[in-house]
Amino acid sequence: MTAQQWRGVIEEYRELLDIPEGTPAVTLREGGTPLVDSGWLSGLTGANVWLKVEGNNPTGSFKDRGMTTALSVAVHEGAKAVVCASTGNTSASMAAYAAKAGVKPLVLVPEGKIAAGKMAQAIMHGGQVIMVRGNFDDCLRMARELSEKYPVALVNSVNPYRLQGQKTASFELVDFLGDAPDYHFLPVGNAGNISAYWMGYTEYEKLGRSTKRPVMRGFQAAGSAPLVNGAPVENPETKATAIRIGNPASWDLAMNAKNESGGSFKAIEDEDILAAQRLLATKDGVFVEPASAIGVAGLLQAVEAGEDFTGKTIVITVTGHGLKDTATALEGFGPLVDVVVDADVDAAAAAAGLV
Ligand SMILES: Cc1ncc(COP(=O)(O)O)c(C=O)c1O
Ligand SMILES: N[C@@H](CCOP(=O)(O)O)C(=O)O
Repeated sequence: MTAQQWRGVIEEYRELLDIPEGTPAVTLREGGTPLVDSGWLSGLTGANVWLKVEGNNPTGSFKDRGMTTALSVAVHEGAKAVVCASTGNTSASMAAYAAKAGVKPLVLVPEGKIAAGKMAQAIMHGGQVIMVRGNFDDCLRMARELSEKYPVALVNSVNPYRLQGQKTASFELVDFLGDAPDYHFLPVGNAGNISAYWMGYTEYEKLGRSTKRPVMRGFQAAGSAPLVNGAPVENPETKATAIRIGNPASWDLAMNAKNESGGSFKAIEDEDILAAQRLLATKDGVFVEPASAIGVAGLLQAVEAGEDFTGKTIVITVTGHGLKDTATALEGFGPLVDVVVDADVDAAAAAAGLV
């Protein structure tokens, strides 16, 4: 199938989506993202390890799957403006789909905590960006209240149509693999995505399109790990700004996914997240933003702890593109990207260690 033939998640899966009948799709042809085999992780674990590369979506993250459904329904129901709280990706996605639909995007973000690439996306797509002296959880509270008091539709993942779109990632990977994987590893922030995956797996199993559901393993940054701690975190901190969230909106749904699947939530230190980000980039050729590498860090941690995955199938969702946050990616490099030589081939060869 060529990219042109992929119609976006609404038209590809419409009969499986709980959205009002006949809703016209506001689409940028999201979804249909690659499942890339990871040779080194498969070698290391003895499992078949696949990366679901969600950075290949139109705005560079998985949010587009849910934004097509949320925006389509909002516009169908007459919305002229949409609002979200965001750590970056939701705002980038919402602004793009709002531009496509011709409605006004209003974005609330924690001041100084959004990666530059994501901010550029929101601004370029015409988003009205409001910086809040507070964290994501404060922004979400404000976005909820705005949508209650003013004529603006809330499109964070508390909007049920977001999860409808996002569950299609499960459908795609089961369609590709022929069955559900044994394990699914992914980052958890506001907890909509793990909830959506679980919904998708559950529905596909009921329809007889898979024989099982995976064990769901969710990962949070150590400084922002409410689901691991079992209590909200008042001042969440992490370099993985996408998941700098202290009080996930889909707490109960995510807990249910963990419990029903026999899964877990684990915390990962920032340095291990950033190390996994580099490994993905150098060994798989897949450049993801920091938060997106946490599932790989989680798998490495499990292997180190002696877990045996031999013969299993593991899917790791890598949620967003690395180009969104180049500043964090390059932080640790220093002089490596600083080699300057005269316009002389031998000088370049010497600098490259070829002689
Ligand atoms: C790149 C990235 N990965 C993971 C997540 C976590 O997803 P969720 O909020 O659905 O748990 C987010 C947003 O929170 C994100 O932007
Ligand atoms: N990481 C998210 C946080 C908001 O999540 P949502 O899925 O509830 O919109 C972001 O990119 O803003």
